[in-house]
Amino acid sequence: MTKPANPIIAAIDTTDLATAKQWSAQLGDHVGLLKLGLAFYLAHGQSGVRAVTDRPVFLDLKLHDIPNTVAGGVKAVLPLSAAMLTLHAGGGSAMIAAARNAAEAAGPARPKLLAVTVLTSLSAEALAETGVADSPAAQVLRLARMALKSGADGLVCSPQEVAMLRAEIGPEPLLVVPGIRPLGADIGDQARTLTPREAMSAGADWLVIGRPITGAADPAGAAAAIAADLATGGSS
Ligand SMILES: O=C(O)c1cc(=O)[nH]c(=O)n1[C@@H]1O[C@H](COP(=O)(O)O)[C@@H](O)[C@H]1O
Repeated sequence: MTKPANPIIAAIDTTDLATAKQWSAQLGDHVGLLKLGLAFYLAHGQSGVRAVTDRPVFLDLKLHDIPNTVAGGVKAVLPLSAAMLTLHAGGGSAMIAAARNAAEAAGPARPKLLAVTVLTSLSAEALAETGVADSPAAQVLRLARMALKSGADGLVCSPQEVAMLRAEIGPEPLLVVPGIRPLGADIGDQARTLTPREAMSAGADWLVIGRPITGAADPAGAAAAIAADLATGGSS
């Protein structure tokens, strides 16, 4: 896949429809894609997505259930013609294969299926609490290989695993990367972070950025500054 001209995905994390519409209008020209996530979707559903933008969105629902249920979920959102749709790699190979099979019904314009590996909010210690004693990087690689073999088009991982993944899985699979923090930005609930430039240099295709943009006094200015920095090879 060719690299996007603007690799920033703005995470529209709000349940307020007016705020989502406002961010969409402000950010549309400064980012490559808008992401609508679980909170917004639970509050406003498909009509809400359509009200926010008429462009294809990244629908971040992180589906995770038995294969039949996930396939039903994928089918249910196909009318939105989303560009990307997430599901948890931890749901296993049969679940991912069922999702891919369901998505195929939309033809070549189907949403790209992105398998979320290890959430960027999990530290090594938090991952160990879930019963995984391996490092986040080892677990990300294990899930990545399984997900790609099962029909995922790409992966969601932290910026700290991007270089390792690129070396292991090659240039083709999409790497969509949250946990992005410009220098000096609040880390918040994220655990495995890097700067926009570090993530792109490591081999990310897309950067998912929420609060550093939407929490800024001037969201459009914040997005434009990150995009300009990436385009000119700055240091943040
Ligand atoms: O699938 C995602 O987009 C995702 C996966 C992950 O491991 N970590 C993660 O933060 N995200 C999403 O990326 C966005 C990050 O937002 P900020 O932390 O505000 O930049 C949120 O919408 C999260 O739901």
